[in-house]
Amino acid sequence: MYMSSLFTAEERRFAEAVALINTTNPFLPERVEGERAALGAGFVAAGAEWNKLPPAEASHPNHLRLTERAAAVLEQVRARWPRDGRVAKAEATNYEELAGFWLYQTYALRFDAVIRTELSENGGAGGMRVEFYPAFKADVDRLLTLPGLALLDTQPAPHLFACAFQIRRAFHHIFRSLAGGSAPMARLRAAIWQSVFTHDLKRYRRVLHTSMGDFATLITGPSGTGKELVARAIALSRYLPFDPRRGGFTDDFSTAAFFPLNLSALSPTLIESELFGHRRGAFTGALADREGWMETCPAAGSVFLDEIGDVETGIQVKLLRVLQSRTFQRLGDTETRTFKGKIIAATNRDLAAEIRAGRFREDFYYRLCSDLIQTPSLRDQLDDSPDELPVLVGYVSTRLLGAGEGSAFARETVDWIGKNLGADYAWPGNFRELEQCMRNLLVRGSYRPAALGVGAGEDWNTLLAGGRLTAEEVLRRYTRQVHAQVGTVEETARRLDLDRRTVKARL
Ligand SMILES: Nc1ncnc2c1ncn2[C@@H]1O[C@H](COP(=O)(O)OP(=O)(O)OP(=O)(O)O)[C@@H](O)[C@H]1O
Repeated sequence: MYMSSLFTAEERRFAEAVALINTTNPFLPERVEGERAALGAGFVAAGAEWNKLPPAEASHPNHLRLTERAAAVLEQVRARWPRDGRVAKAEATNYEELAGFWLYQTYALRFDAVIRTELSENGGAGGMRVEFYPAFKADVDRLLTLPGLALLDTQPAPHLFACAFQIRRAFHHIFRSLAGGSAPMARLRAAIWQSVFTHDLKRYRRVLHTSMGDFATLITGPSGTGKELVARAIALSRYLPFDPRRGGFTDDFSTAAFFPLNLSALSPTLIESELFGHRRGAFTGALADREGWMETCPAAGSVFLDEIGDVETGIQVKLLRVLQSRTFQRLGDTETRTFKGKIIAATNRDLAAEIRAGRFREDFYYRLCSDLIQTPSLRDQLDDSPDELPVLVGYVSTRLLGAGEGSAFARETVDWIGKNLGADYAWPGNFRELEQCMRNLLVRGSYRPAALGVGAGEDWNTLLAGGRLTAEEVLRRYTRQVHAQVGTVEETARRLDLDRRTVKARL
């Protein structure tokens, strides 16, 4: 018989609640409920909303309380630990979960400092020494070197360190680069988190951390809703192994890991050359051999294919090959090369319709969509939570003007929008339009919402009847009006019988 008195009933309840917290998506309300369950009467409600995080420099009082309690329980349980290691598996697992939680919380703020320094001073150049690894390793040895534990889920210290660092980076990139606290935005953050760690963090830590690059991610959503930000957040949150001998992470973790390419802006030859590289003489102007991004991108990096719905079928076939076998060739070359990174793609097109119309290959679509993320429109966010407007305006305002001046300008902006556009304004250009509106207000003191075809106080019909618009203005306004109605560049182009580039230019 195994001993079963390692934990008191109260300690076991606490450990089980912490185990749930460890695996709950931090961007879902369940996470805070887990904290409430673990702390009981000690839970601090203020500032514990699931869609808000404390500033980087501080931990929420609940986290501090949970960490303190975890330390105390770990201490007690270790004192009772049997020398022969005969411990019931469930109890050993509870102990490991508590230890994992304590380690993560204890080092979280130090990881945050590394992220800030690395991003601001080093531009993410990687290889930076992390001075506190020896302390982390000593804590891992102290907590997890117990008879009977090695048989369980216990993982080596460098891997635990790498996972904790990855979780902090994911927090940083997912939370801080995307503004907004509405339920649709919270769902988006939760979906990004899942895209990075899957829904099962334990399995991820055991095996999947090295193979997430094999899963392509497809981001869909209307124009201006932050699809590129989502792609960047996923790319910059990937697993980076820690090398204990060097005392640093093996790869870059900032800009160098993200290779974006807008497929609608380039000709097919240029796209191929940018992605796959070329051999000298492969086409006019190919003066020297060139490495493409598929080749440059390291294993921990991601190539972002923006506007994937616009790419012609010949390139779709080549990309399909990359997704299926990770192989490609430079233009004009026969040598087969290997892609090591991850593919992230985005589009605002309706790909199902594109497949029906024969413009998008079905086999390519199915390789792309193993992980699908949808970005919500600004209107959906405001419908869910009208109080979001001041929050988002405040975010943009601070970025434009800094904290002090920014808050005054934010108030003026919210007032102006209320009076001139109204609470129901559709925001057809989404977040990008909000940014544009605010820049206009800053420079000119007013904003003309082009998509409606009217400026504040002006009526499109009056302008037309009075013959006050140039032909180009009529076309531009009409294009924007149709775009506001149909939502995508492609559909607008179809309705107006124009090519996409002309529509884009008018928008
Ligand atoms: N949730 C958000 N938080 C902060 N900024 C945002 C958010 N959503 C969009 N933005 C900003 O709006 C602008 C457009 O974002 P982005 O280019 O990522 O959109 P997109 O969906 O990729 O658009 P498109 O389909 O036209 O390429 C950028 O300046 C971006 O920083």
